[in-house]
Amino acid sequence: MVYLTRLEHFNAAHKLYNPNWSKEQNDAVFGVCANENWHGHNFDLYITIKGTVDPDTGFLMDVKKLSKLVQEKVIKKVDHKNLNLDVDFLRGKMCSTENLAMGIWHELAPHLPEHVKLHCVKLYETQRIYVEYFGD
Ligand SMILES: Nc1nc2c(c(=O)[nH]1)N=C([C@H](O)[C@H](O)COP(=O)(O)OP(=O)(O)OP(=O)(O)O)CN2
Repeated sequence: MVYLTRLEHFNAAHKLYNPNWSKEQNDAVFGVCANENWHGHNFDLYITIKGTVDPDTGFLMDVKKLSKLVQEKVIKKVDHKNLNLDVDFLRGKMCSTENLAMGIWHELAPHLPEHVKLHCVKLYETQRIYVEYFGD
């Protein structure tokens, strides 16, 4: 088994806001990330796939093709977008890094070639905050 990782990048705006709560409760739980405080992040997205190497190419998968797939299925949907308002796979969910990483997994996994499995979605929201998701 070999693991291959591709780093992609996007930036997006969001706020942490639960519409079922009062302004005060949102403030208390989410602090500066809540209510009218829209803000942006430069996200780094590490996509790791796993499988066996094709002896003819030496590749698990051509990483340029992996990058194109991630661009098409994920980056196009989130880059320069408002995560709370614009992204279909986050609709009705809180725009946390956890939910974003899980959403990205479900957007991408069904589109990988059959011989390749998604191993990890690692998403940095800031240099100091990241989430790793390994599937259900
Ligand atoms: N479990 C989670 N906790 C928090 C999340 C999250 O997605 N999951 N997100 C946030 C905010 O989005 C917040 O904007 C994080 O950014 P920031 O405060 O800039 O983060 P840093 O800790 O890296 O920056 P400092 O300058 O060190 O505070 C909050 N919590």
